[in-house]
Amino acid sequence: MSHASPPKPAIARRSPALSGSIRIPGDTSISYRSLMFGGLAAGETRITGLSEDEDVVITSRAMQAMGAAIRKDGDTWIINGVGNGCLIAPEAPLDFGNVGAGCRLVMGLVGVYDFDSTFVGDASLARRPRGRVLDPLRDMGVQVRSAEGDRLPITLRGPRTATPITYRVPMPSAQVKSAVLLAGLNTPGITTVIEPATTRDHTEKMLKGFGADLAVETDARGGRTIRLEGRGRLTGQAIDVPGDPSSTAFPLVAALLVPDSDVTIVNVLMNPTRTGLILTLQAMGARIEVINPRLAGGEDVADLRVRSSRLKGVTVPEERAPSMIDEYPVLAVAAAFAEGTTTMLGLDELRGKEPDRLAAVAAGLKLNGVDCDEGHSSLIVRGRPDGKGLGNAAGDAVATHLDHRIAMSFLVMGLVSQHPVTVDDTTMIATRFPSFMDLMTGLGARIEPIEGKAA
Ligand SMILES: O=C(O)C1=C[C@@H](OP(=O)(O)O)[C@@H](O)[C@H](O)C1
Ligand SMILES: C=C(OP(=O)(O)O)C(=O)O
Repeated sequence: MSHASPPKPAIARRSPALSGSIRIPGDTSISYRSLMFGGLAAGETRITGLSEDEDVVITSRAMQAMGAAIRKDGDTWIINGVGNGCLIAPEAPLDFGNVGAGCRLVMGLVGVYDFDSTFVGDASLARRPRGRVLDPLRDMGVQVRSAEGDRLPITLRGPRTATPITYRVPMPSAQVKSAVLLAGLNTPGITTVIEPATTRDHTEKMLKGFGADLAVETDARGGRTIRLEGRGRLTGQAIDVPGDPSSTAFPLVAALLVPDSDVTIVNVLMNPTRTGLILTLQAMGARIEVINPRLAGGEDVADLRVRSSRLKGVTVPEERAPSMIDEYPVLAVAAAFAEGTTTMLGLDELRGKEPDRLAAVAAGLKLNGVDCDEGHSSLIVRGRPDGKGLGNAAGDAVATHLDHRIAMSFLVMGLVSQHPVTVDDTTMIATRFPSFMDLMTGLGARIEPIEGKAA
């Protein structure tokens, strides 16, 4: 796989107790939606707590290329949006780097406009087919020109007037749901999206906050129907972005696993569509105390006190997958140190990530001595609470495939395994979760770059 910059391997070693209080950067899903909706809405949007990783830099560049004015004043991002329906044609291709979700959402947002928009990305992004988003856009009248098999680079051109559709999302995917709804914003009439299971609901909640005419109905089996009236007025908002629960997962699991640890993580988003990992870890016996639960800007938020715990294996049901989809790699690491067997079901969606995350996790576990079985859509991990024999004494590196969550999960593993754990690259941690290394080492984690070694 080609790299924009040379890979930077790193090693994690058994660490002393982790302690301290940390604040995690803003939730990335809410961050890039804040920029998109702020860039689209008429008037001023002010955002605090925005994550400043690649997701956000890339999304803000894309929105600027389509007419939004975005600047930063101290800690506040100030956006003057174009008004719904008034994006302008980007002059150059929109480069989404390593950010799959931002790419899919912006395809929905601008794809229905009556001009060309071109999307490019890094090697990891270019490998995955975009059909799941392009199919409903085609139904709305969008013309698609792409590399073979719906791969990047892709150019979209909307019709003069897009057709509203009723779309039943074939898989639980917040990205696909959101892309169709965003396309519906510039489509006359009602766009309806039916999702089989509830996925993260930030698009619906936030669009309502910006003034969209949007209604949600939940059925008895947890599926939902969302109706959006297109071409309505969106008005700028004030948004305070809470801490990212998916980023929280790494110090949280590290604190559970490293003996005698006591770590507090403040201001974490606790939206119920995002808390599957915490539920699962609590069922495994994790001591996670939810302190000062509160409502902030329409979202549930809390502080978490995490103390090292003896974990027991559990079965994680398929229905929980959408609320913890990005957390399976680090859950698999927790399971490697739990007593007994952990069975994770319904993991089909992990195969559609950049890269196939189920295969990447299973390969990393095996390389580090973990007894596990990779099924087509399941992962079974038999844990070793004492960490004996786990890790890789020879220094063989986990293949991260440009995936920041694979890299961070295995670095967490190395903090407790008998032998160190090496990962072949951390460059994408530096762009996707830039404060990870400092936060972790500040708590006492022994993670170091390996200078001068090509993985
Ligand atoms: O909507 C979003 O912001 C996201 C949705 C999820 O993807 P899927 O919709 O493919 O499950 C998640 O994995 C991704 O990191 C962010
Ligand atoms: C899958 C993820 O993001 P993306 O799709 O944006 O690469 C993620 O953040 O775990």
